Amino acid sequence: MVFDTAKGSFTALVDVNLKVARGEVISIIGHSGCGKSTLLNIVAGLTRNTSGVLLLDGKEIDSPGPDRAVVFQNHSLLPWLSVYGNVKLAVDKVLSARMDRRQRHDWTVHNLELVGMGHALDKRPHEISGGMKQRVGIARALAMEPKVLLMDEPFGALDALTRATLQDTLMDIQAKLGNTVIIITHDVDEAVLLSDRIVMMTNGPSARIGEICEVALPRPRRRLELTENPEYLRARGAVMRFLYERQRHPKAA
Ligand SMILES: Nc1ncnc2c1ncn2[C@@H]1O[C@H](COP(=O)(O)OP(=O)(O)OP(=O)(O)O)[C@@H](O)[C@H]1O
Repeated sequence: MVFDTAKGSFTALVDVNLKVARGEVISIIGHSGCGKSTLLNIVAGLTRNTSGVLLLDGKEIDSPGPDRAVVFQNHSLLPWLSVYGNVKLAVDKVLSARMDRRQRHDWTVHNLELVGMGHALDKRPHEISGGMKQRVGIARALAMEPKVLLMDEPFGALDALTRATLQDTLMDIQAKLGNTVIIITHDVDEAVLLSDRIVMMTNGPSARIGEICEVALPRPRRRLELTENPEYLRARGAVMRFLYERQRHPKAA
């Protein structure tokens, strides 16, 4: 991925080669500015890659589509619509051909219940907490039945306790639905807890995939049981060493 900038061309990513299996949870971790969001935006079709190719189920993807839903760090809910309205809008847009009005209503409510927001259907975004807004964003993404759920630091703006609850919600939903998830995070524990594999990016410019760490922990994963689990500690140590030894922050280096 090369960007044209006022100061000339800027190579953000090189040689990114990654296969994600259906139902796999992948996290992407790396220091600030290494190109995580750029990579996710390319997969989402929001940024057009300057070379290389992306395949989803064997078909090339080069523009946004309902097969890839994105959850951003700062919720992107429409403030004038209710919780219900925000999800319904997406459901109407994507599923009208397949579902009648009643089914779309039921599907909207179902997805909000799935994330624990069934009690707040009529609330507006300003009336609910940050964690609740992220829940609605996740419901909206899930309701579109994407092949891949793309999450750009979805819990980054939340306090630690709310973040933990939402991580658990995501794991429960993923266990139920088998979603394929690509999640960007800065949080090593979050990466180990959630992922089947952790993709570690080298520092930019010209960032690439430095290492990939497999997390061989059985599911369901319970955070309290993991704190002294040898595999948890191994994976955590591997990511920490990558980030703070081999890829020290550019400023520190
Ligand atoms: N549209 C653009 N034009 C020029 N350069 C860009 C553009 N978008 C991103 N970049 C550059 O590409 C690099 C990667 O940016 P990106 O936002 O993907 O990093 P990141 O790893 O997601 O960072 P953070 O963790 O801080 O969110 C940065 O140096 C950034 O300045």
